[in-house]
Amino acid sequence: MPENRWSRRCHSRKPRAAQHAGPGGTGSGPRTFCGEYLQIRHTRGEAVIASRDDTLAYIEQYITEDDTLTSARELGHRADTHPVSAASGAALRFLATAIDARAVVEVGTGCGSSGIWLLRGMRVGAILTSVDIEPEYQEFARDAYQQAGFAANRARLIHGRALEVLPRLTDAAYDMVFIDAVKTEYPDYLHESLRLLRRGGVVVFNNALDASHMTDGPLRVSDPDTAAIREVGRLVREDERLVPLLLPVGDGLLAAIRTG
Ligand SMILES: C[S@@+](CC[C@H](N)C(=O)[O-])C[C@H]1O[C@@H](n2cnc3c(N)ncnc32)[C@H](O)[C@@H]1O
Repeated sequence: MPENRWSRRCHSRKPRAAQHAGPGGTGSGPRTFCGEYLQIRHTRGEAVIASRDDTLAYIEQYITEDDTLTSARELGHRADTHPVSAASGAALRFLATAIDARAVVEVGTGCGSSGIWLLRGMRVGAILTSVDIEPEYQEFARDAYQQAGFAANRARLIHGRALEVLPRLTDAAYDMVFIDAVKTEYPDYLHESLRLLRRGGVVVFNNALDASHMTDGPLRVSDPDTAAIREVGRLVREDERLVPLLLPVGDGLLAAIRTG
């Protein structure tokens, strides 16, 4: 590939639904994720997507949500529960699949988006234990899991405050813990997660790069959510039992494998 050659691929900051034919979608000809073309620069044989925003937009649209997930997302938006993004969901599904998860704890059920992604990655018959303080959201989530084809016994929905529920769950009995609830409690959730996870298990925090919390630099560090998110980032990075990874999907996923 010649150096600095530019080719034209699909690109638009304003995706046009009618023209959408993403890599996970249908359509003939070259795979595109929107109606226009994206400049891709070829440098020493590598294709480099021109802008960071375009890259992130491409990642979010690389795997598309089906009707069930779209419905759960719409419900979540109406209830203001901030469902996980498609790319974050795909990452959760990927991780659950990679570790062949049999038992997963979720903190923050919402209206079921993240739960569906997790269940789709978990082994057949595996159980999702999901905690939320709002029983109404959990009823929506229960319906969403059913619509996604999961038997009722695949999800154990526990109503309550996470920091009261988590201590009641069994030590080292879980393959994965997904955290998506109160930001100021993130460091406490980490503490509980390390107790709940088996060796080789994975903890994942949502909103690890939440722009509203991270982009203003030290000026905003007095914000309690920002401070807690940064604190959990530090704790995860410095804990010798953990192998950390920060993923720029959605509002950011901070993942770590428990090795000891
Ligand atoms: C960001 S939403 C979760 C979204 C969900 N993971 C999804 O993808 O659809 C956060 C959830 O945490 C719940 N929540 C808030 N405080 C909580 C607490 N102390 N314990 C447990 N859940 C809590 C809220 O009711 C809300 O449903």
